[in-house]
Amino acid sequence: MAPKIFIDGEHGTTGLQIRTRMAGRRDVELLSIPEAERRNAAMREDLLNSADIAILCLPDDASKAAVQMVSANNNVRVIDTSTAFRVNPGWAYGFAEMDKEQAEKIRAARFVANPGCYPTGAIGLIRPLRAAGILPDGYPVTVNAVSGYTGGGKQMIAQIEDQSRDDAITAPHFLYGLPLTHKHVPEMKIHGLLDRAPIFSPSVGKFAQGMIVQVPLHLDGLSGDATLESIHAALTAHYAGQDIVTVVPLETSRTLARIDAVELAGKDTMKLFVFGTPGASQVNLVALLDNLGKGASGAAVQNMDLMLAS
Ligand SMILES: NC(=O)C1=CN([C@@H]2O[C@H](COP(=O)(O)OP(=O)(O)OC[C@H]3O[C@@H](n4cnc5c(N)ncnc54)[C@H](OP(=O)(O)O)[C@@H]3O)[C@@H](O)[C@H]2O)C=CC1
Ligand SMILES: CC(=O)N[C@@H](CCC(=O)OP(=O)(O)O)C(=O)O
Repeated sequence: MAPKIFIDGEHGTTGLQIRTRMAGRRDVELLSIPEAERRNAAMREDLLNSADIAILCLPDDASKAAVQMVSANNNVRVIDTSTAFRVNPGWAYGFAEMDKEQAEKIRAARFVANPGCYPTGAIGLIRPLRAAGILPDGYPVTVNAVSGYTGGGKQMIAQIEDQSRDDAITAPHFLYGLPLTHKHVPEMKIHGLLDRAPIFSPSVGKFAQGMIVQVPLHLDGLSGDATLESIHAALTAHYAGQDIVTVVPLETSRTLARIDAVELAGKDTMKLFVFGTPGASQVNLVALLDNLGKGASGAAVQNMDLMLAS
């Protein structure tokens, strides 16, 4: 019998994209709730408890309530796409490429926390350098990023796409998270293996899907005699053997005049770059992804497939 999957929040931005990715799959049975009943708690509880894997695409509080609904039912495994459980040690962090053992941890887990979109880029760049001893304790890491506006869910999509609304957003590109307390900071710190919280400055551009995450570094603040080439080599070695997270060769990055935030829109992969001038004292690490691809829905389907392989 095909495993049953229920996407709680299937009519929202992340849920819809998971559903699209699952369309046509015969190896799973999709349980579905009518859109008009999406907030019907009794119906959701019933569907959640009928699933082999429940994928939660809900706000944090609703995710926590959904997990309560299945907590006594060991037959149900959960992938949560919200921020609610990402730094909870009882949950496997759903970034399969971040360590060699992580895919196996996800495969065996009952509870998997899907990473945040910005943290996927930031952790993807930072963690290998911490693991290799290149980024020392105390280094003041900064993370600057731009996301497509679908990252703000149905609410922000409406504010940008319907300019007749009273609360329409007219800016073509805006900074937010100005108090520097964005909800993704703890996740970046813990899974980035950092001892000091990064300064995180997110922004949104007037494009639907896509994301650039930048981590600029001063080489004289790194351990040993780190160079642009040695940082690139460490990232390349870390991501060898799979094709979801790739490190762009230095010869290729050198030929690029600009990075397009929407280049990977619609794709579930992530590209990492190391920019700078050989022999100079600074580098800029860049991650390119789709906020709804490897940053959310694509990663959720990848995690589901790992869990189904157990
Ligand atoms: N968008 C993105 O790029 C990313 C999103 N995420 C995370 O995914 C989760 C979903 O976000 P997103 O899809 O963007 O949000 P949306 O607002 O687009 O969708 C959320 C869905 O959940 C429903 N919902 C809200 N509250 C409840 C409730 N109490 N019970 C049942 N259903 C409810 C909403 O219904 P209604 O229409 O009635 O409000 C809506 O259908 C969030 O936790 C978000 O942080 C993670 C990474 C990236
Ligand atoms: C553009 C935008 O608003 N992005 C969201 C992050 C995307 C999201 O909601 O995902 P997480 O579950 O990973 O938090 C934000 O900054 O809150």
